[in-house]
Amino acid sequence: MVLSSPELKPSSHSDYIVRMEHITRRFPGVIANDDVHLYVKRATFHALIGENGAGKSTLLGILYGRILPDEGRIFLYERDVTQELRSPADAIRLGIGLVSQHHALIPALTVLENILLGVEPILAGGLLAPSQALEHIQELAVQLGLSPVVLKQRVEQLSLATLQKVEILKALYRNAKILLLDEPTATLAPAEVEALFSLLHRLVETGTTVIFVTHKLREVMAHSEYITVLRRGRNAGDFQTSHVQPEQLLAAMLGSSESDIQSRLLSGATVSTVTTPQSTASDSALPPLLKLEHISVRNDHGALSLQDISLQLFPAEIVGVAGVDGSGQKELAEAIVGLRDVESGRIFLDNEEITCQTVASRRNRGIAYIPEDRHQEGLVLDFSVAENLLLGHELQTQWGGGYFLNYKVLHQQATDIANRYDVRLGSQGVQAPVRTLSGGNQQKIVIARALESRPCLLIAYQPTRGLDIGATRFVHNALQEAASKGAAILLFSLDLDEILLLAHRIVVLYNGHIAGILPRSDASVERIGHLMTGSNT
Ligand SMILES: Nc1ncnc2c1ncn2[C@@H]1O[C@H](COP(=O)(O)OP(=O)(O)OP(=O)(O)O)[C@@H](O)[C@H]1O
Repeated sequence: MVLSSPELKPSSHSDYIVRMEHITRRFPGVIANDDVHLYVKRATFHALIGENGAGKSTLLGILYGRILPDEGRIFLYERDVTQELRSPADAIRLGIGLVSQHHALIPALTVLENILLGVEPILAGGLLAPSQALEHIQELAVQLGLSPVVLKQRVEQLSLATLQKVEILKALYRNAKILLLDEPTATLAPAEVEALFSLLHRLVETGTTVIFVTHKLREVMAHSEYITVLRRGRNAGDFQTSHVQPEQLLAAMLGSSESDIQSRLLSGATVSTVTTPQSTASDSALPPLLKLEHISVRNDHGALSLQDISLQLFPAEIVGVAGVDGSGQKELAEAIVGLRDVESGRIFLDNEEITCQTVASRRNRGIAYIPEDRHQEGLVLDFSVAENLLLGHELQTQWGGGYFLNYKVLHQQATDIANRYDVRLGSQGVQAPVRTLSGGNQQKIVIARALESRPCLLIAYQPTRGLDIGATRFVHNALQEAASKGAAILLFSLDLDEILLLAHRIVVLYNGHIAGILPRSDASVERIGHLMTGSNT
């Protein structure tokens, strides 16, 4: 059921804990939110969905006081708080907590220190007196399924799944009654996703209101009660989940007619147009492109987190790497691209040893990298879109080469690439700083740069994280096309469906070891799942 205009207008405002009305927010050349509304009922699970760049993060940012609206009013519990909500500190005071995609915890501090940061209880003598606070935090930790031991650990030692819980704990400790989550499951493995949702459901049962942004319709259908769809900065529908079909949501998000979407769904196109991978060069007599011989790698804390890995990758082959987050995936990817030294073992590319080569020389030999953290490793946020597309490839002759860049050619080519990858740009075009792009569009820049360098070997770390359905399909096709032209691809993903869709072979990591290598024909979610958890059946 679409709660279209008449029904949407609440008969009694008291139904709604959050009421955002006529919200408009402009950025140079873009209207991120154009006369948008958001109505959220108390103690419900509310999904906010839409394509990359639709305006979701902006709307959450406004509700969290991080972004000020140009126009519009915000009501919490029927009270107009528009003038009070001018910063995240105001939002916290008003009972709103945010769990963002890029967690905002300080790595070198313990979990407890992070939670108390800014709200430290002070003793008369000026000393911190966390004992009472500690009791309360411990209680919350237990409710969230966090071991009390975690409180004393440093944030940098924790997995992303645990960090999510810590962020939630931090918000609850600050008395958040309205919890905003921006793509909370993007970095979680399937079992962790289920655990997070059952935790959120428990919170909703006890009166917390959850508003979450996601690109995964399956999650929306399984967990939300209400859905607001944005499309290109405007409202595109409000739905009650029990009365809507995924096809209707897709139609609202993409703006196509429902029948068109239906037929695309039926033809399987919305999942992906790629065909199930079967045999590859690994079955033939071709020499391997990448050869890892008994490599062991240390993690950031000096522990051996990857041990004795031997693996071959053949041209035109996509090999998926599955594993619970933190099983050694990051170390493996970084060792191959040269960002991390190997402790022992050797790496060969095309029969030449590259174990000690620099990142740049490996890149020049045709290794491209789509890193996990696009903010830290993938982009220079204050550089323009065009400059970011060029990063690492400054010497390519079509852009002038050498010391002097031909900006006219660069901008032309960057515009062409941005169009092909459907990067949504504002009026500044490719000269806009990358910082001003939506998260999904930033990710498209990282992918475009890697694929446009025509690599012989692509290390793709969660390449579709944060991408909408259309962009995900596009990237899947692009990876398959690159492989069909001869590139070898090592695809790290927490999404087993994605791995099963694309990979010819699947390597499962468990605790820094290879727990198994399965040809696609022998692989299933269950088999991979068993290997991921160390049960070798
Ligand atoms: N600080 C900014 N400066 C300029 N433009 C911005 C800024 N923040 C967002 N925008 C623009 O506003 C639009 C909406 O962006 P927003 O991040 O809200 O989208 P989104 O729906 O969250 O997308 P995604 O799913 O990719 O994260 C985009 O066109 C984006 O480029």
